[in-house]
Amino acid sequence: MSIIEFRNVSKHFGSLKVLDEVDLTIDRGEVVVLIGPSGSGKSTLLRCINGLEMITGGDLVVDGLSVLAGNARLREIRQEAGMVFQQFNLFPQLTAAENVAFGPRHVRGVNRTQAREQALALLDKVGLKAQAEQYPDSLSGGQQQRVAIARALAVKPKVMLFDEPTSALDPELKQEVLNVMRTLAEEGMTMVVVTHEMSFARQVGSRLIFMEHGKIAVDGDPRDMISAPTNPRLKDFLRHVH
Ligand SMILES: Nc1ncnc2c1ncn2[C@@H]1O[C@H](COP(=O)(O)OP(=O)(O)OP(=O)(O)O)[C@@H](O)[C@H]1O
Repeated sequence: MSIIEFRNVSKHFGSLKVLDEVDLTIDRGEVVVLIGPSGSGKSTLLRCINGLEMITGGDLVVDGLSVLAGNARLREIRQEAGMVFQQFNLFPQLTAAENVAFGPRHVRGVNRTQAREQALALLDKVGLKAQAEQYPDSLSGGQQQRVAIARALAVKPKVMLFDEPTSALDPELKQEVLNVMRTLAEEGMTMVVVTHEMSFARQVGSRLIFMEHGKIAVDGDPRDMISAPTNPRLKDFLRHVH
C-alpha cells in the first residue's frame, strides 16, 4: 500500500524549475535511495515530503493527506515524516536525552517522565545510553547524528527522510550511522534517503532512483542499477561516486 504519492509534481524557485512533473509512488516499508548530480532536485524532493518546501504544481499525498500550502493539517503531516539532516541540527543547550524528549513533550504533549523514559529507550536503541546526559558539543559527529535519528524517531513518524546523513562525517564514523539506518530498515520503517553511499544503496535499499534535472531518470532495483547500469549518465555518475 502506498504511503507517499507524487502526482505530476512540480516545484519552482522563482523561474527555476527544480522538480519537473514528477510521478512517484512509494509503498510502506520501502527503502528508497535517491542519487543524482548536484542540483538535480534530490533534497527538494525530500523536503517537499514533509512540507519544508511547498510544491508549486501537481499533488503530493503523504499517508492520505495532501501536502499543500494552507492545509490546516500540515503540522500533522510534518509529524508523519521525521527528517535527519546532514548537519545534525541538535539543540546545543539541551542534553542528548532532552533533545530526544523535546518533540514528544512539546509537539505530542507527552508528560516529562514518560518522554524521558522513551528518550532513554531510543538512545539505547541507537547505542547511546551512556551518553544520555551529555551535551551535543561533547559528542562525536557520528554520535550527534545518532541522537538526531533518535530525536526524529521520538515523535513516531511513519516515514523517515534522510538528507545526506553521513556526508559531514569522517569515514570511520559513517558506519555507525549507516548501521542504525540499516536496523531501522530491517524493522520495516519506510525510508527515503539521499546519499552517496553506494554500498548502503546496494545492501539496504529496496529501490534506487537516479534524478536528473528535476526528473526521475531511472527507477529500479539498486543491485541491477549499480552493477549493470544501462543509462549512460547513470553509468557516468556511478564512476564518480565509487
Ligand atoms: N530555497 C531555494 N531557493 C532557490 N533555489 C533553491 C532553493 N533550494 C534549492 N534551490 C535550487 O534548486 C536546485 C535543486 O537543489 P537541490 O538541493 O534539491 O538539489 P540536490 O540534487 O539535492 O543537490 P545537492 O546534491 O548539491 O545537494 C539547485 O539549483 C538549487 O540551487
